[in-house]
Amino acid sequence: MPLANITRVEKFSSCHRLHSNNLSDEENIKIFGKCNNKNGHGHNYKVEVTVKGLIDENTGMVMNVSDLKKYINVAVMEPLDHKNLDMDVPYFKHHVSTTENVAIFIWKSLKDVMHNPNLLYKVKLFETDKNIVVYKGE
Ligand SMILES: Nc1nc2c(c(=O)[nH]1)N=C([C@H](O)[C@H](O)COP(=O)(O)OP(=O)(O)OP(=O)(O)O)CN2
Ligand SMILES: [Zn+2]
Repeated sequence: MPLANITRVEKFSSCHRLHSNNLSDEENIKIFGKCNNKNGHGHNYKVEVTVKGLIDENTGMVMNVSDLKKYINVAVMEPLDHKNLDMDVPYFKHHVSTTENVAIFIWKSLKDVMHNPNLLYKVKLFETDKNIVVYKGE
């Protein structure tokens, strides 16, 4: 049976502040600069979620896109859209809300909700048009 990838794209808006509790205020400002602004700033994120698997002979699908859409709604949109990442999402109480860590959060959340988590292949997260992170669970 042939293998194929399917990618579903969604967009969400969140605000955050890059700040590490493990660093002094001076170190935070030095490392994160304007992104350490104490009142935060916002992004219109775009996420591409890719699943990879065998095309089922009977359905012609790797995964029903309707199911993938539901997984992304639960794992990404509900926890992150129109949220303050640092204040509203418990994971970011202990992880700096960089694009790298947001991508890992999305990966873990999807793994938790998918019926066949082994199909998850790649999370590609655009913080801006210019700042892009790929996470594949490694
Ligand atoms: N490794 C990382 N570095 C930075 C991250 C990150 O998530 N991982 N994030 C930021 C900030 O969140 C910041 O908001 C990035 O915005 P900015 O630099 O303004 O974005 P652009 O590069 O798209 O805008 P320019 O105006 O072109 O600079 C910083 N670093
Ligand atoms: Zn930012």
